Amino acid sequence: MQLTDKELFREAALIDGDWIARADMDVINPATSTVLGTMPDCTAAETEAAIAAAETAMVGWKARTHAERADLLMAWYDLMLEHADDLAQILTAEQGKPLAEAKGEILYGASFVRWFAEEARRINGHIIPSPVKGKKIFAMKEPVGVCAIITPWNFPNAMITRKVAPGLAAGCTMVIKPSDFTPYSALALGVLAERAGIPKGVLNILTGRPEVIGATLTASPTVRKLSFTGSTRVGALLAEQCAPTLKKMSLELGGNAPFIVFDDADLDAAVEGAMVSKFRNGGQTCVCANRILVQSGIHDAFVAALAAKVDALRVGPGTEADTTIGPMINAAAIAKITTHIEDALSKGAERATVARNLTEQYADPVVLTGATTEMRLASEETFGPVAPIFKFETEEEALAIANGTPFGLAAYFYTTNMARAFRFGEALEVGLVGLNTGAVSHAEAPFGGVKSSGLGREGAQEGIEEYLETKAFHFGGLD
Ligand SMILES: NC(=O)C1=CN([C@@H]2O[C@H](COP(=O)(O)OP(=O)(O)OC[C@H]3O[C@@H](n4cnc5c(N)ncnc54)[C@H](O)[C@@H]3O)[C@@H](O)[C@H]2O)C=CC1
Ligand SMILES: O=C(O)[C@H](O)CS(=O)(=O)O
Repeated sequence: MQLTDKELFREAALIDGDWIARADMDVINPATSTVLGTMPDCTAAETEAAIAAAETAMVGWKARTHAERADLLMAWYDLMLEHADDLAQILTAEQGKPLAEAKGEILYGASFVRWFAEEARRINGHIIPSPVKGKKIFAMKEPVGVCAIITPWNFPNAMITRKVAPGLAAGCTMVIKPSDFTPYSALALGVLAERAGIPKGVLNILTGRPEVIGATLTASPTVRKLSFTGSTRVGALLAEQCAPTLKKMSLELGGNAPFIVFDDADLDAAVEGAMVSKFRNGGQTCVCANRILVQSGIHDAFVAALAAKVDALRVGPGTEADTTIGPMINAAAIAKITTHIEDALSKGAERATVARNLTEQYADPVVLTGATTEMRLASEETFGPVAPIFKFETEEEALAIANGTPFGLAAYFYTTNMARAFRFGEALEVGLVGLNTGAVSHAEAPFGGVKSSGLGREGAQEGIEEYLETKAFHFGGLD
C-alpha cells in the first residue's frame, strides 16, 4: 500500500478512545496469501469494557441535539471523501476487490453517512388526538441504546456505515466487530470518526475471535440492539444468543437471487445486467445473481453473448488497473466454488466459457449451461464468479424455480411486457426486485430480505427506525 496518510492503517482495537495494539492474530492479503498485518484478539473482558464505554458515552451522545449529531456525521462523511483513495487501498489490500470497485464501495459507504446525517434532523415524533378530555398524547422517538454491530468481509466499509450511521444519527452508541478477515477498513473509519469529533466511547471497534466477542455482546443486557450482516447460519445463531435479553435485531443474511430473462427482454440490457449482478465483487455479494433463468426462445443468443463477456473478464490482483475479478477471500471460499462447479458438471452441466489456468487465490469465472434444480448451486449460495444457466419455457415455471428456495433477498428479471412486469414482480418472494436492472443497492432505498434472508431494512427512511424506540407519552391532568 502507498498510503498518503499512514495513520489510517491501524493494527489496534478501539475501546473508549484508547487504541489497543497487540499482535495476537495475523490478517492475510487474499491476493498473495501473505501476512498484511496483525490485530488484537480481544477478550471477553475487553468486550465488556467496550460495552461499558458505550453505555457511559450514551448519556452525552443522546443529549446532543439532532442537528449536532447531523453536523458530526457530515464531518465524518467529508473526511471519508477526503481520504477515499487511502480507504480504497486498505480495502483492496484486506478484501481483494479491484481498486476501482473498492473506491466505489467507499463512496457507497459514505453515502449512508450523508443520508443519515440528513435523516437525523427528521426524527420527528407526532402528537395524537386524545380520545378523552384533559389529556395530550405524544409519540416520541428515542434511541434504542447501546448497539452491537457485526459485519462481513465482503463489504468491509459499507456494511459498517450502513449500520453505524443510522445508529449514531438516532443517538445510539456502538460496539463494532468487523470480520476477522477484514478489520482494517473498520479501524480506518474509527480514526476518521475521532478526527470528525465524535466523542470517545461512542464508537468502539473490537477485533479477534468472533465467537468470544459475539458471545459477550449477545449475552449483555446493556446491549439493546444487534445489527448483523452475514450468513444465515451465523445470523440464526446470534438471534438465539440474543433471545434471553430480547434485543432489537436487524439481520441481513444470505441470498440465492434468481436472474430471469424472458423472450421479450432487451438482450444487450439483460446481458449487461447479468454481468453487473453476477460478477460485482467477484460474485461475493449477498444480492448477486446465483441462478440465471433464461426462456428458451432467447436462450442461445443470451448464452453466447454472456459467455463472450465472461471470457473477456480480467482475473488478477485488485491493485492491477485492468483487473475486473480479484482473488476470493480465502481457500474455503475457493473450495466451495469448486465444489459447486464440479457437482454441476457431474450432473450434466457444461462449460460455455474458456477455462483459465489460475493460481490458488483465484476462482475461474465460468458460465455453465444445462443447470438444473438438482444441482447444489441451485439451492446453495455459491458466493463466487459462477453463472449457471437454467432454461425455462413458461412464466409459471420460472416463478416456481425463483421462489423455490428458503431465501428471499433479491431477484432480477428482464421483460418489456409491462403487464408481466407488475404481475411477476409482485409474485416474487423477496425484499429487493430489479426489473431491467442488475443494481438494487442505494442508500435511498430500503435494503433487506424475507424468509431466511433476514429481518429488518437498512438505508432509506426505514433504516433509522431500526435504531429507535417509540414512547407513548400520555400527558394528563389538563382539564
Ligand atoms: N444479506 C446481506 O446483506 C449479506 C449477507 N452475507 C452473507 O454472509 C456470507 C458471507 O459473509 P461471511 O462474512 O463469510 O459470513 P459469516 O456469517 O461467516 O460472518 C459474518 C460476520 O459474523 C462473524 N461471526 C462468525 N461467527 C460468529 C459467531 N459465532 N459469533 C459472532 N460473530 C460471528 C464473522 O466474524 C463476521 O464478522 C454469505 O452467506 C453471504 O450471503 C454477506 C454480506 C451481506
Ligand atoms: O454485503 C453485501 O453483499 C451487501 O449487502 C450487498 S450491497 O448492499 O453492497 O449490494
